Amino acid sequence: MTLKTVPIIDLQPYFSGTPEGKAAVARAVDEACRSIGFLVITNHQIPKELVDRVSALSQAFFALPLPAKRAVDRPRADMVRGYSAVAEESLSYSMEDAAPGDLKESFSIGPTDVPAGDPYYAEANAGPHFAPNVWPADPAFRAASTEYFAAMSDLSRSLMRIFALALDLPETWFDDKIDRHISMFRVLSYPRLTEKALPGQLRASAHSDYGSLTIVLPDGPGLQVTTEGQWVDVPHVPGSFVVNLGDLMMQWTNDRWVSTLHRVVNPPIDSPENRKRQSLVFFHQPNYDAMVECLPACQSAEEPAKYAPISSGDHLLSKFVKQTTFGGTKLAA
Ligand SMILES: O=C(O)CCC(=O)C(=O)O
Ligand SMILES: [Fe+2]
Repeated sequence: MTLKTVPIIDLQPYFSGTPEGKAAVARAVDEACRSIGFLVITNHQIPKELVDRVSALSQAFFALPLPAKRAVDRPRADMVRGYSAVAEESLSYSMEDAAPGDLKESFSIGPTDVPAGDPYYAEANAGPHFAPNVWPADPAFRAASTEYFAAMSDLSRSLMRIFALALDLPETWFDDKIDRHISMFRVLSYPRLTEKALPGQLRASAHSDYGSLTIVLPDGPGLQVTTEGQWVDVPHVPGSFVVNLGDLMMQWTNDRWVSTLHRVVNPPIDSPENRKRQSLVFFHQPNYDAMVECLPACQSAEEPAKYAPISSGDHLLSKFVKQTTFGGTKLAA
């Protein structure tokens, strides 16, 4: 059965720790992941104070004059770090369909606690995954972003544990595959529209995400997901997070779970909804050397493995290569 709406799932029974509570959350998550690939989570244990602080400092960053933001511009096409200006990226590039640039600007960071001198982080395969971050001058922005990255890493581990239970695996099955994850935290700022968008130009064009899961905190409506060929609104529930699956998790589960197309639509230009919008987006991606092999429990005689094994790092880089084929020097999220 396909869910026609995005379910809201209370994580409290999981965190309370009883076997029944954990099993009930895992069942609800399994249903959401099979049918729509999106869920909204409440009682996620991330302090409101941290979310508010990161949101406010990010708003202050995007309010700076362009040259100050350009001072922390993305260093290289293959390094998703620092600032990207409005219309420099189109998420649909990754879908082999070049579209006008998205109506958003962004600031991105990668892992913040890379130990100096550990060869794991410097190997050829580590590639640009541990590229150094570039930071604006405000030390409070750096501190809050670093704290948020750590909080999202913890929440992602809890979600991956729930995923393990939902897939009938031992609860900690994913733990050693995500303990040196190569995730990205990106703040997206969608300016208020001042002129009509180009044909086909959106705040974020239709795309699916790449990795294991994405945790989104939007500050207003606009996010839509496809289900049964229709675009539906993702409910905007203040204080909650939106979680969606990425392509890597779809592959890991041999398509039992779905990574769904989604987009952010423009508000009507002459309406009170024409406001700027900001979202905090954490793209979770397992360790670069974690092997993604279709899980045996998701295979059967009728449904043998559909994908060859691939490392998480190579899976991510393959998305980047696909994009540069289309002449984009900018990478999608
Ligand atoms: O801003 C949002 O609500 C979602 C953005 C998104 O889907 C993405 O950046 O991958
Ligand atoms: Fe997305």
